[in-house]
Amino acid sequence: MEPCFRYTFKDRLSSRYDDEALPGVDIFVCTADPRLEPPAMVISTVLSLMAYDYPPQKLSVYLSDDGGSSLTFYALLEASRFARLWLPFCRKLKVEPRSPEAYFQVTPEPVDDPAIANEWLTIKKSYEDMKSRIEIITRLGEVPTDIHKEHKGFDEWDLVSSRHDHQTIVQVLIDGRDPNAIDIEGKPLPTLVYLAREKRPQFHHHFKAGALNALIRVSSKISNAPFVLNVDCDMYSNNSNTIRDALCFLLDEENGHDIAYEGQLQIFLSKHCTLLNDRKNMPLKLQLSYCIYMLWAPSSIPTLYFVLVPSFCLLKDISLFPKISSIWGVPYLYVFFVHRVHSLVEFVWCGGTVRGWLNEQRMWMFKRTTSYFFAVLDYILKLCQISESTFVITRKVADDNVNRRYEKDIMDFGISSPMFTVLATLALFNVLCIIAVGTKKIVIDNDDVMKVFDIYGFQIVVCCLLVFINLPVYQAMLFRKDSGKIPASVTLVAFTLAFFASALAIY
Ligand SMILES: O=c1ccn([C@@H]2O[C@H](COP(=O)(O)OP(=O)(O)O[C@H]3O[C@H](CO)[C@@H](O)[C@H](O)[C@H]3O)[C@@H](O)[C@H]2O)c(=O)[nH]1
Ligand SMILES: [Mn+2]
Repeated sequence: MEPCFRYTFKDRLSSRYDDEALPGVDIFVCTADPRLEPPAMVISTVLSLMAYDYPPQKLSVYLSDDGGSSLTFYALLEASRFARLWLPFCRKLKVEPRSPEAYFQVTPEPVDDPAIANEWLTIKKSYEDMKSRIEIITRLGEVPTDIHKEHKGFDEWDLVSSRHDHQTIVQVLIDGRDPNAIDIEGKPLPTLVYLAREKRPQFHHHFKAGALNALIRVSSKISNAPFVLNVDCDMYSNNSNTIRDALCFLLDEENGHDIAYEGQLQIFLSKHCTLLNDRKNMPLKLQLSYCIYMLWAPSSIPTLYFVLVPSFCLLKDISLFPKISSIWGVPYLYVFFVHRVHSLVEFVWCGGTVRGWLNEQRMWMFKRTTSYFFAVLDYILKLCQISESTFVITRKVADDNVNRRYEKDIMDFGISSPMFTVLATLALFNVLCIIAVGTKKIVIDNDDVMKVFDIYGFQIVVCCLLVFINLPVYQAMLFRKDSGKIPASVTLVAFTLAFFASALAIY
């Protein structure tokens, strides 16, 4: 692979387009549940987007709330007020990143200039006060009446029967066209809109895709910008220049029209497969590049094969690969070795570490044997109309211990999940296999070590590699005491399953 590096010239963008000539940008933020996605976190994301280095009169931020929660609306109302302080502060101190939560977590108090230090502390305090007000009210679970009176928007919730059954709620909290919508320095503020789209139990809401459709419709009536940026509520902007960077590509007169969007795609196992459909609209090369996403989930099957079958056959005395001493072993060795070395070199070349690469290999395997495998099962169940796919929103709050472990590259398990049961069972099965084979062949049958290795060498290597890859899993099952370890109940089930599987193979 030949990586291709592109650089932007933002100064040229500014000299070609003055503030008035720059195109509008509508930013869509999606949130869906005030318990799993705390409103205080959501508005830090919103504030980081409002603070993009881009003319505010050209910027509109829309928050879609699928939780239809007055708590989230309240938090956004607080954010609309705090933005009046935060935006000038970001400009003045060239703040990065512009999510107040992230910024105050990583930046120490400036000490050089007492006036700046003072301002810094005032803003920090005002942020923390706002955050704690939001957290208190979120914990309370409802907006107190005195706050209710502060904005007519809260009246909308008098008509809401549940989050699955309510009218559309659109509230423009900051109207960019309003001359009074200014920050404390008198500069205009970006438009800020709250949206809880209409939901009725008899109509499917189509999760985030449904939310995006509603956002497109609502924004087209308010700002109707030619460019749209979508972020999840936990994905704050970590670079205030991103919009200008992206526009350097999208406004490029030669290639700009060929770029539709940038970012991450999800097309798992979809019936909208680019190879089967859309064949006419897409060049073959592009279809093939998208295909990799569709192969993610099915790739779990061959991976599971490699994780299970060589070890099983080893227990059953079935040799799968050529003998080590045979010339036919060379292609196997070559493919495996060159492929991995290539990946390692590329990883290190792009600035990674060997340890980082190893972890990446681990995650590569863990994802394939668990989440991708479950995706395949889910798809099959859906095909057979046994179950409907659902979407479980991921929890965005992590406690300090989890964060600390993350910083140290320690894997976190902690909960009982069927994924961890699969992971632990496979890991234990491989280690039991090594022990059983060693005991049986060397100790009981008293076979010649060299001969055993010659016949089963490749299988033994695969098995040992799997044990090596699984080291963090054994550690999490047996040696860890922290809250990120694999729960004892999971270990017990996994051990029973692995034990029966290997016993089955032996007898
Ligand atoms: O009914 C819903 C469900 C989810 N969301 C939002 O969708 C986003 C993604 O949900 P999350 O639970 O965080 O899923 P992830 O697996 O972390 O998200 C990845 O996968 C999603 C779907 O495959 C993509 O949409 C995301 O961009 C991508 O980060 C979040 O902002 C949610 O608030 C909604 O707006 N409405
Ligand atoms: Mn997410």
